Amino acid sequence: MGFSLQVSLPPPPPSPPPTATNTATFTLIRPVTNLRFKPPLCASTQQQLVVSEENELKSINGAPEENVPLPLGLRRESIPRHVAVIMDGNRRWARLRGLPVDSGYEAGVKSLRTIVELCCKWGIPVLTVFAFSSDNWFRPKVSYFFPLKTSFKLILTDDRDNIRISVIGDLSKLPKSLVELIRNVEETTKNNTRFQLIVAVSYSGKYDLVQACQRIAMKVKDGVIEPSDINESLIEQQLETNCTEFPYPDLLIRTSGELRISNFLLWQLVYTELFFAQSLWPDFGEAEFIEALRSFQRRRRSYGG
Ligand SMILES: CC(C)=CCC/C(C)=C/CC/C(C)=C/COP(=O)(O)OP(=O)(O)O
Repeated sequence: MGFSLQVSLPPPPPSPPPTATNTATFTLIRPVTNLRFKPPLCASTQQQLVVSEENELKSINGAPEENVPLPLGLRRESIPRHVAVIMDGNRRWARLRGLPVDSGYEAGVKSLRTIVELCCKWGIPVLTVFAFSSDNWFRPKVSYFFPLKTSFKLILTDDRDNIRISVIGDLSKLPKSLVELIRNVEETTKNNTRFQLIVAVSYSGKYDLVQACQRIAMKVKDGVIEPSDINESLIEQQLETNCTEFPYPDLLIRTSGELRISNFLLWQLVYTELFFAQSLWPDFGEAEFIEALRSFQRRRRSYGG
């Protein structure tokens, strides 16, 4: 399948040669990173860890660009590992300018590219974006599929960027050509480790829980498990966010002043910090992202405790 590669990120820095310290750090931190239910690191929990978040991130991705200083006021040790975004306000942005709706989506994709580049630069390993809610199927399809397909083509990265793209959602409802494009993107980027972009398409939190229940019911029906085996861990494993090592976002950003979750990652947002920005998504850039991260780093997270 032919498509143009539009994003050009700076190449990742070469991995430093292993040192005694690095080796020791790796050995120490693996148990922490392998625990899927370990709460994400934050200001309130980092003191409990044996090693710093900075070292942990290095071992996971080899990614944070150590030579790139973080913006003033941001601390590397509590940079979120997973940020989720509801990119709201694209159509309003276009209407305000008297432009066609597609211009709003095009501008929205540019914002997404900016945020992807910043995540790579600042060492945020996972970003999940809500690109199309399954609740939006009633919207006119003609005005939606064009931007969705174009968006994928625009966001495709040069393989040297080492970015993995995963798609979650009910693809059975999408046109065949879009599904082929998505599968191709996932396949060609699946071994990339620097950063993971998860795109939620035809997705909703309720859909994800229903499909997880169906999978579990099949296991019971096939005699693989007993109903009493069903627990939180098993459910988490069946959710579509199982495609990432960090299924629970640390921070959710929603733009355009709307104060709702709108059926996004319902299970996964259980202890996520929420940030609501006034900007419409196409206006959400570096300054706004820094503000969201600063707000996140000021929070004291309790995880229900
Ligand atoms: C890689 C990929 C597929 C990227 C998608 C990029 C992108 C900007 C998607 C828009 C997602 C969306 C439905 C936003 C809601 O705003 P809205 O459009 O409903 O606008 P409104 O809130 O002003 O009505």
